[in-house]
Amino acid sequence: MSDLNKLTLAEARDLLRSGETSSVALTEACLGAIEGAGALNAFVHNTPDLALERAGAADARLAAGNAPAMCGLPIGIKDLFCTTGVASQAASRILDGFRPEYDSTVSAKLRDAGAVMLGKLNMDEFAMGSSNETSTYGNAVNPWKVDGRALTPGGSSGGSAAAVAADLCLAATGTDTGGSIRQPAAFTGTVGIKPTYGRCSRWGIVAFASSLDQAGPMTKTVRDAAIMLEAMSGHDAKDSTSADLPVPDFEAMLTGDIRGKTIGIPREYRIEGMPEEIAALWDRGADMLRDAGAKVVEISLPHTKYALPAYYVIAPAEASSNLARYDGVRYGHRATLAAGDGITEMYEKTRAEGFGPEVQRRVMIGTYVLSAGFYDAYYNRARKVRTLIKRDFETVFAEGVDAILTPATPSSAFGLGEMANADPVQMYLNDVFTVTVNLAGLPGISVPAGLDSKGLPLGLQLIGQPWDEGELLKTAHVLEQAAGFVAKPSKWW
Ligand SMILES: NC(=O)C[C@H](N)C(=O)O
Repeated sequence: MSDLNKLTLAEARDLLRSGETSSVALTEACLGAIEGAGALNAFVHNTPDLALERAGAADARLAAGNAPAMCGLPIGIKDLFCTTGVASQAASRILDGFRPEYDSTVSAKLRDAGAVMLGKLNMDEFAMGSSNETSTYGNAVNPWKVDGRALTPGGSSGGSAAAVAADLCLAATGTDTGGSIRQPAAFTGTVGIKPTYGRCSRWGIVAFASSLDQAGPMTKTVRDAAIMLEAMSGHDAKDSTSADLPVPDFEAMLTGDIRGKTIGIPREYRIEGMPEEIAALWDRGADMLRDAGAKVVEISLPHTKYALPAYYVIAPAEASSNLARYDGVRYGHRATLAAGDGITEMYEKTRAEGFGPEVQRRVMIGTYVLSAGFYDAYYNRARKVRTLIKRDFETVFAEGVDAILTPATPSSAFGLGEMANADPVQMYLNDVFTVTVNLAGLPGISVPAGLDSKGLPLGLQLIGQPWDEGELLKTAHVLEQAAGFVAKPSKWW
């Protein structure tokens, strides 16, 4: 069978179970696709030998009839996840040469579920960015193109999104601190879910902002997101914020029946300057859910406008503290020193060379907002705003809203280079619809819902109640089926 790399996880799983294909064949198809896609710069560390070895082992398990949930399915792993013996650099020069001696809990869970890792995926440095342009490997490129213009796949999980959209792998892991799964999913016509904070263990994932970071799957369909999220989820004693809750069978919850659900449309998300096409898509999404039997109501989340500023205080504050460990001593890059240089020069030179400009900017902002004279004015105030944002959501959920529908992004994919040199706040504005979800710790999913007038994918976001990923996926599945998004980028790479 040709084009095995184009299958969804669910399709490939069924073919593996019925013996119509093998994991080795699937893996070879993906490795071939990766080899031909250098122009996308999505995979940055390839592990073909390891992949074929694991695929062979998966085939043996399938033949023996004891195959776990994702047995034999080839996937990509974001460079932020530690993977034993395989470069895990967070797309940063400072982690040059770092090969962990352990797997992150999520990558270990996926391996235990039988998934086959093809290699590591490009991203923004330390997950800081919305375009992939802060990566030390150079940016990944969106497989979608208009008028010959190279577009961003979004960020920070842009390599994951590009790889899934271009069928280089069946699915990939991402992480989302302020939108890093959902925005690239929206820009590439793929599905991305950020689970409730605490659903997936953060252990072994390079930390950016620990109170916001969450891992999640990036897939071709909502069904695949359900399959992969289940494999990634679960309590982990090594992460004190990981929730000790049962993980439901998410796929079994995709019943297609959302009759009687209440969907909220938050007034405050109708921001000034929202492109007409995005507003129209949002309205169409609401109609689709209404037609499926849901009740659609307007709601208010009054503190929404403070979310971006609060995020861009809290995330850099936590980053400045997390990134203090990269000091040139323990692992990774160390600058070459001049005669007479002492420990201070070693730190300064190493960090100046090892971190890119966006990471340095955030470390400086973070250090500033945490400093004695400014702590109350910035960091403490942002934390209070965060509580108010969380309460906004709690209030509407208590009033009977089951899920909230919003656009995923304020635009479709933009051109590479278009925003990189502009005022950094322009780039931060990409996160306007996504950061509230991280600040409140809620699950959110982006579903491909249509094309804009340029022919580029647009996503709609559904936000759910905490620990309610099953119901959220059910609603997202209905939206996906109603939107009927089947477009694929035409191959130019
Ligand atoms: N990490 C993320 O979720 C991306 C967000 N745009 C940021 O730069 O912080």
